[in-house]
Amino acid sequence: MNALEKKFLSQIKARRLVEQGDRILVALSGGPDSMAMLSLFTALRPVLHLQLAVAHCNFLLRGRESDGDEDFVREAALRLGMECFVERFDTRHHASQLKKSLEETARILRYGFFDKVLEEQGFSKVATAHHVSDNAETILFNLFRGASLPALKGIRARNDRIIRPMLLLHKAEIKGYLKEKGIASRIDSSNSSDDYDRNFIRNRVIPLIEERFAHKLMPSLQRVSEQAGELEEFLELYFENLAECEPGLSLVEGRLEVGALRKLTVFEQKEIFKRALREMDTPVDAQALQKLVDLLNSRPGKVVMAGRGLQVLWKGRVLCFLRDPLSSPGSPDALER
Ligand SMILES: Nc1ncnc2c1ncn2[C@@H]1O[C@H](COP(=O)(O)OP(=O)(O)OP(=O)(O)O)[C@@H](O)[C@H]1O
Repeated sequence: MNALEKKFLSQIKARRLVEQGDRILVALSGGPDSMAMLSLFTALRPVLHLQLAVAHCNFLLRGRESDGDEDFVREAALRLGMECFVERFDTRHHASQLKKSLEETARILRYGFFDKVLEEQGFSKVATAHHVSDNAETILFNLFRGASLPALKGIRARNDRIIRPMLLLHKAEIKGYLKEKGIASRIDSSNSSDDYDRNFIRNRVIPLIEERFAHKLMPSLQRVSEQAGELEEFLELYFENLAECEPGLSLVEGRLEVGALRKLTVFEQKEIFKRALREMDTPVDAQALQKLVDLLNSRPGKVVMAGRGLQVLWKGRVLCFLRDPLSSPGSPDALER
């Protein structure tokens, strides 16, 4: 094994992302990062007794280039003797049905496809090749679109059956590895266009910040990301315990107890409200949370609107969360890639 393969192995072990004998689906776009990941996993295959296969989505968005990517991925899998699962999507059609951007639609289709292959083919995990810069982009993207603290954790190394084993690797290391191994990859021409917000952040914003604050941005965002992740873990545990000690703080039949809420700090009240809004399939935003905190300082009989037709009424000793029957709840946008 070469230096990067050893580093990859030790990071996987430290984060317990892969176990001996795992059946892993490698999400392969054909781009440099996922081609490097395919090679890294192949090097680990005998050490960890892994079974590997490849999954590729053809989003049919770039004409011949998309078909070229598909052929390239199929050949790469064939060369390594791996099974290759491919699906083609009419992404534009799905985007207009979902009323989402092409980028967001592709993301939804991609993870849906991975789930299907995992389920049908009995794989234990799917690995994507997100690395340090992808995480930095995601954190900045979330920040610019008005996310709150937890979204600053960026991309998680593990989310159920999705693993991101390259999350601590830098682009320069990946490039060096590809060169050393003579691994070819495809260039996605849409990555250089600044039409997509993410590309704009990658191609314009990050280089500008790095020009001024050399080598400061990535480590800082990495630290923020880790701290936000740790804070979230701590808060989950804290609020689980709090709800066990004080049942009035869990939303039961759409109700929370005013007396229990009023004993808490504003921070705690907002965290309880966030959980209640999520249970009611209502997007959490700072304005709605402030309205609910203000409601606690008003009087019984008062009502506030908490978004997407959700009314919250102070009735006697409880706050009642009531969905307006004419409005439909929506799923909040995912903040992770
Ligand atoms: N069309 C696809 N089919 C399968 N997996 C994909 C596809 N597009 C992206 N992925 C997975 O998601 C990861 C992140 O996606 P992103 O769009 O940032 O990558 P990319 O720029 O297309 O290519 P790469 O990361 O391979 O250099 C990829 O590294 C890959 O593991």
